[in-house]
Amino acid sequence: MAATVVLASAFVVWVVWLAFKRCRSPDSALPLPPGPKPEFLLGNLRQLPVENAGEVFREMSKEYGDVMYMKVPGKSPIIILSSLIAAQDLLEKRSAIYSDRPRFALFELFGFKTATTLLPYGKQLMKHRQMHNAFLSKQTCLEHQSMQAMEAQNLVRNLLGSPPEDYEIYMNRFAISIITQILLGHQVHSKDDEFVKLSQTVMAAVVQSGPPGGTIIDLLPFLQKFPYWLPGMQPAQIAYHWQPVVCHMHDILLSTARDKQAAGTAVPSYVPHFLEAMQDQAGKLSAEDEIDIKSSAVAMFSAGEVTTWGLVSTFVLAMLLHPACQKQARDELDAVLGKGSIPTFQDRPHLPYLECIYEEVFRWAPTAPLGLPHRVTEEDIYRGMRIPAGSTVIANLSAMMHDEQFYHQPTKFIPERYLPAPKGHGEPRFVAKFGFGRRVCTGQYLAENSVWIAMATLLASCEIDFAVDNAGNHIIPKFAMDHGVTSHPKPYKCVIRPRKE
Ligand code: HEM
Repeated sequence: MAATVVLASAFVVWVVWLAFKRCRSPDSALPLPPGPKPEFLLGNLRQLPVENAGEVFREMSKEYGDVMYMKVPGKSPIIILSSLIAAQDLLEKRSAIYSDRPRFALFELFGFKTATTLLPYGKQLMKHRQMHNAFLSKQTCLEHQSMQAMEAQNLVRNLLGSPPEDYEIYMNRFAISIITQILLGHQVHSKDDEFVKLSQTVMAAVVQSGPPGGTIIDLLPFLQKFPYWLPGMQPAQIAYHWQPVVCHMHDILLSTARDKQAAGTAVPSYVPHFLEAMQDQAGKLSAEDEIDIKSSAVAMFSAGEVTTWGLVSTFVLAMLLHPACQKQARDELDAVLGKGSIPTFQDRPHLPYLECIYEEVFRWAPTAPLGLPHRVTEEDIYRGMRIPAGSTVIANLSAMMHDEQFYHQPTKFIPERYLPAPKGHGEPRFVAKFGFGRRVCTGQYLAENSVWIAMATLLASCEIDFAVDNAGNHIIPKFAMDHGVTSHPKPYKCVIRPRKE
């Protein structure tokens, strides 16, 4: 009898508690954000774009609005933000709950589980970000400027001394050499450099494995436990095959630093610094610290290289397709610096038109069109809509950068748009090129300086011109981007030659 009373009371308490909880969160009755109608069993699976997702989502947002909802059965909801204001409201003003990352099952299989970019929000992420900040803060980046300027001059020398088919190699090398100097004090001198080769191999494998976060393994992570030879498991096969190379990429950063330390040739740089700073009195490094040094360094390497390379290549394409802009920027450089001078970072505030080109290259063809997805850890309400806990939140930077409300003819390359009237349209610089809130890019100051000095040095020293076909006609490339982990111009032909006197 007593037991029945206890059970009945417990039941009543439970019912009351549930009712109380419902009363406390009446918002669960609120509508979800609008989105395309889900299909039976598949949800929105077939509406998720596999190519050029930024533009496809932008088109969809015209119908469903700047906060859009999609759902694939068995997966967390996806919220796509297409306006700067919505992204700032959520990812910045409410960053306490919007700073986690969703799982990237395939990248984990590759061996990137502890890379800064993919870490969940928490202590380990904070540690990585602090480590990055010690070498990449705005202030510390001033110390890297002379190295970046030297790399920009090397870039020009390499481009002028090589056939057009090698241009991309040297733009890539420019980006890698800057990162390896910060990580290890290692300057890239040849095409056969181990870091260049590693980076190219790993990138090719990642691209080959399918759309980032959108492969069958990401959609159905339990498939990781299935044999990889089964039909449809190709992404897992690729990741598994390249796992040792990714592992080597982590190890080589540490072993190179240790070798240099042993030989007394280590120069002040990221990996040697943390190897020393984190070891105990007996010279030992904890397993945890070792993982953090390796994986924060690999994150810098992989996040910093393709993005910077992509932007330099986009700049060259933009100058090729817009010779009048190229000329105007060069005239400005000549007027401010005098012809034949090499620009320095001190010249930057005096080159407003070049600044417009810099802004427009980022906006015109975003290198990270969807940024990196965030994850919201608690249920939230925004503009009367319910954002479920655990949703993946995608900031569609491409849609924001091409928002017709702020940018007229948004897909056109028009650097003047930022100049005040009457010369321009007084359009705003896009402030979220590097993402949002507590997950904002840790390499933004380094990247800004790399891209700017590459642009300024190239314009001051070279002319970027159309290649010609056998009949002597200009080959005019179409503007088109490849969309992989990041976006990169599709291969295009051009000729880079020294400036005419
Ligand atoms: C022009 C080049 C670059 C662009 C456009 C770019 C853009 C971005 C964007 C949009 C994000 C996502 C931010 C978010 O989640 O809201 C990001 C994250 C990140 N970037 Fe960059 N980035 C560039 C260069 C670099 C460089 C040079 C480094 C390092 C040397 C770097 C390291 C990182 C890291 C580690 C993250 C992840 C931060 C985290 O998850 O907390 N990036 N970047």
